[in-house]
Amino acid sequence: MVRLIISGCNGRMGRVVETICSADPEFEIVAGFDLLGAAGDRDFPIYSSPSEFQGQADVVVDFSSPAALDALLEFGLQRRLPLVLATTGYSEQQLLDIDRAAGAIPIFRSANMSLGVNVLLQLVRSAVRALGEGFDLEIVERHHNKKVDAPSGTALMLADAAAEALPYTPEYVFDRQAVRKPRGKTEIGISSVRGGGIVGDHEVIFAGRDEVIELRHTALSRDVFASGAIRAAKFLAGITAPGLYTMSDLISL
Ligand SMILES: NC(=O)C1=CN([C@@H]2O[C@H](COP(=O)(O)OP(=O)(O)OC[C@H]3O[C@@H](n4cnc5c(N)ncnc54)[C@H](O)[C@@H]3O)[C@@H](O)[C@H]2O)C=CC1
Ligand SMILES: O=C(O)C1=N[C@H](C(=O)O)C[C@H](O)C1
Repeated sequence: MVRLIISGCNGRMGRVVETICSADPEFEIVAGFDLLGAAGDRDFPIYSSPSEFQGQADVVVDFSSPAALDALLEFGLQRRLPLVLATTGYSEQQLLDIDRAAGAIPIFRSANMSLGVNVLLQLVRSAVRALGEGFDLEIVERHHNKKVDAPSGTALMLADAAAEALPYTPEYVFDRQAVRKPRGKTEIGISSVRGGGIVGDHEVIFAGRDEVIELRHTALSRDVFASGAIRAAKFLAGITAPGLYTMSDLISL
């Protein structure tokens, strides 16, 4: 039995994690953390701050906000508790804080917990290696109108995967409106679309002079993200070694 805490439990993702885990006999949800505190009729206690939780747990799954990170890391470090961090929009300093904490406790972090996007990352690396430098790389991400961070964490992860495979360090360009000049050869353009209920859509475009290749992942429901995070929670609950774990520790590509 894995005793789980859901951080961000009142949000869109927190509620999907709750639904899936409630039906899984391997999980017991022992608490939720959420800035909003208790909301509606839930089967577990909800705390607005991790420090209020006095019970026992095996792992925390976090889909909340970068603003929750400090308290969450402090909680994990004090309790020696593994953390699955699925939140996006962290600052550079926060990413360093996560790296440092992973020296003491197991932390699993991925901006996208779906199997499909993690396969897409591999495809992007392969395409970059195969196509060489003659193709312009553009990433378009599309999400629902409630998403607050842009570009998406996944778009940045896809750009980083391409950068790893390129023979030069690319420049990420988020805004073409500010400058009037032709596209540079070492750019990776990243564009964000926000509208309606789009769950999550990422398109990587390789535009050559005479041909274009497009690789695309579309999430049809939030279950794909929740299921990946739950799988990560099961994995992490069985791990004692500190470290920063990612989807590549879970799936063989
Ligand atoms: N890694 C992945 O696969 C995925 C990541 N995400 C990310 O997860 C995060 C949450 O997404 P949604 O559930 O759609 O957002 P949401 O806005 O529906 O839910 C966030 C919840 O966190 C709570 N919260 C906000 N600040 C907090 C704080 N300081 N302490 C505790 N709780 C706090 C809010 O009250 C809210 O209930 C976002 O960063 C999103 O980009 C979303 C989907 C998939
Ligand atoms: O906020 C979301 O909804 C999502 N956020 C993640 C991101 O920023 O990449 C992952 C997913 O696409 C949904």
